[in-house]
Amino acid sequence: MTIKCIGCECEKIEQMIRHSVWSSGRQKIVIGLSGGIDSSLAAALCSRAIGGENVLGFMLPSGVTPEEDIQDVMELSEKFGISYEVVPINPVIDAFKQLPGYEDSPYLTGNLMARIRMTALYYYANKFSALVCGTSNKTEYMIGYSTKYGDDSADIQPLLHLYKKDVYILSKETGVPESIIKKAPSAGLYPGQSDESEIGFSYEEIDNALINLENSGWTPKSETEEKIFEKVRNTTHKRNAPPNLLKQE
Ligand SMILES: Nc1ncnc2c1ncn2[C@@H]1O[C@H](COP(=O)(O)OP(=O)(O)OC[C@H]2O[C@@H]([n+]3cccc(C(=O)O)c3)[C@H](O)[C@@H]2O)[C@@H](O)[C@H]1O
Ligand SMILES: Nc1ncnc2c1ncn2[C@@H]1O[C@H](COP(=O)(O)OP(=O)(O)OP(=O)(O)O)[C@@H](O)[C@H]1O
Ligand SMILES: [Mg+2]
Repeated sequence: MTIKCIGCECEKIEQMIRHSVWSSGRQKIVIGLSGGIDSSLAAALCSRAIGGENVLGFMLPSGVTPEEDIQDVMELSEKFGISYEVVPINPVIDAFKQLPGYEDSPYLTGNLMARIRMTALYYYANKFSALVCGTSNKTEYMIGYSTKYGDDSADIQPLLHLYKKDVYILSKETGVPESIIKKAPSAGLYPGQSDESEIGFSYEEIDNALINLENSGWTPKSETEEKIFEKVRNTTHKRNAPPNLLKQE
């Protein structure tokens, strides 16, 4: 999708958020705030849609969360009138370390952290009669760069149709603080993690490859497109319901 009118795009997303909350019979939204651009834009749009006082932001730091990210969450929340809380998840991670056979690798503990955060957000949604807002964008959704049943799980996904480049455009439009916009995207699951180094391509390369692939009916025309297409194929299971026989009953 190409954004033709930035203001209209924001309004369209805000309407979807308002409608989802209204039709759920709930009044509030719970969102995980990492200090990164995706959650900041999603929170800003939620605040514009239903009022900051109805948006409950949770910064859920682990031992590897940089202090600047907490500062950025505070700045964002104050700017958009979002109520926020900082709830460390270390005690929960430590409890999991008691599991027999626990192996503390960045990959295993990283995915565990993402699922602990999801569980905490659903706990707060139950408690405050709210919906959980997801922050996934089309770029990470298509290449499966997320933890299954972790950060990919939510009740509403206002950014799912936006490529990462569009996330930047709307973030500038809505007034997401500059320190957040300038930061290198990171899943923050282990020290020094960077999305672009882990994936092996810049977001610009991934967006371009995905757009070309969609336009060409998923026929790769370069080595980059070949590799991105492989990521899309290998993560199909993340975008579909689990294999089942329901339709054959
Ligand atoms: N064909 C198949 N059909 C059905 N299910 C299949 C499957 N293949 C794997 N699975 C299941 O999926 C699991 C693997 O998926 P998953 O657990 O997600 O793990 P995986 O995709 O291997 O790792 C997640 C990646 O996303 C990154 N991440 C995570 C969270 C946030 C962000 C961020 O940008 O902020 C990035 C993280 O750094 C890591 O590189 C397997 O253990 C298995 O349970
Ligand atoms: N420390 C954290 N506290 C609360 N939620 C978190 C935390 N870390 C990650 N999350 C949740 O997981 C989501 C996925 O992380 P991801 O890194 O893809 O997005 P982001 O941090 O918002 O943006 P960026 O791409 O700039 O890093 C976040 O948007 C947020 O909702
Ligand atoms: Mg991040």
